[in-house]
Amino acid sequence: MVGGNGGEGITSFHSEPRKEFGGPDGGNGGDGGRIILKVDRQVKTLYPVSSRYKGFDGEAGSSKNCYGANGECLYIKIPLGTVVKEDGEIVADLSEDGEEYVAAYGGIGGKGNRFFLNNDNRAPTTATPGEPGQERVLHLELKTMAHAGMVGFPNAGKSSLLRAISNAKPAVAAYPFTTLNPHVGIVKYQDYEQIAVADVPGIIRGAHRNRGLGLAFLKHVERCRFLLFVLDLSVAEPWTQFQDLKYELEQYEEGLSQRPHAIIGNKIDLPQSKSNLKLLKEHVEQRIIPLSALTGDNLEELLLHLRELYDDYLETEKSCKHNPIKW
Ligand SMILES: Nc1nc2c(ncn2[C@@H]2O[C@H](COP(=O)(O)OP(=O)(O)OP(=O)(O)O)[C@@H](O)[C@H]2O)c(=O)[nH]1
Ligand SMILES: [Mg+2]
Repeated sequence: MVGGNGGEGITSFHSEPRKEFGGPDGGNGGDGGRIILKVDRQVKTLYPVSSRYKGFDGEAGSSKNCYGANGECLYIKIPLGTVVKEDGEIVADLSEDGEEYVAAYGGIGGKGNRFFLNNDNRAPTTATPGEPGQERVLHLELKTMAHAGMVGFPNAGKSSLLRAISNAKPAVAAYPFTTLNPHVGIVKYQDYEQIAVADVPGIIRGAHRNRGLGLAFLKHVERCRFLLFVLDLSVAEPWTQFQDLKYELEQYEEGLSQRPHAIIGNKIDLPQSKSNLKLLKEHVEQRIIPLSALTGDNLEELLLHLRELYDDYLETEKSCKHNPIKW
């Protein structure tokens, strides 16, 4: 990243036949524009970010003490959760929408003749050139929370499921909001591939308006590449859970509920669950994976599907790398 150069102050040196334009009254050059990294929630990857940027230069000053215009700021949109490193050190961790970080300052504009005007020198012939913009090499990384994020109402069995499929040991209890902070567990496959799954606090209606653990929870979901909707099949009309969860995600961020996902019907071991599953299938057209985090029933189907989601994600990443969007 190179900030814009400062504009030139103007010189009073004017050889014939050039028209005098500076004289003792030349204005300062404008400062070079800054390059600013700005978090935009709509931006999901770092691929659109180019490898080199040059800020806008400031304009030269002109006669009649007219200052040159400052170079405009160059904004680079980056995704939420971008970490900026310089020489291996973290210099910024951008986790708020709209947050800004100055990646390079522009050079200071040169001083025009007017600047050097004083009682002893009524017709200064001095002016200084603009300074070059700041030059920095920054490394941008997207801090992903986990590959998969579990989304479900409190008590749906998210933590139990994470315990069942990974090495993580989050607390499990028969009351809502047992989980207050996200836990990330690693699911290991025989070919040594590892998938990170996050168990995030339970969502409730109105979460997008910050009810319950609301926004803090939704922020975690946003940092996951794909989602696992965990529904409690032992509760009547489980499809309303799915609708409500999707609604909350969508209210928080348009398109969030459309991320690649799997739908899990948990607690299939309980008496009402089988009939509820049948009804759920009538209301939701997508594939549903019924299982029991408690007894371990049908966990294999989930593990296979999780792997498919992960492999698809890797494919998409690869194709994005080959076709980066140029700004
Ligand atoms: N019968 C049965 N009970 C389950 C199953 N999965 C979880 N439970 C029980 O449901 C209750 C809630 O489980 P948790 O894993 O703590 O639920 P959670 O979704 O993490 O809840 P929060 O952290 O509050 O959002 C516990 O009493 C679990 O033992 C299951 O498959 N079958
Ligand atoms: Mg929990």
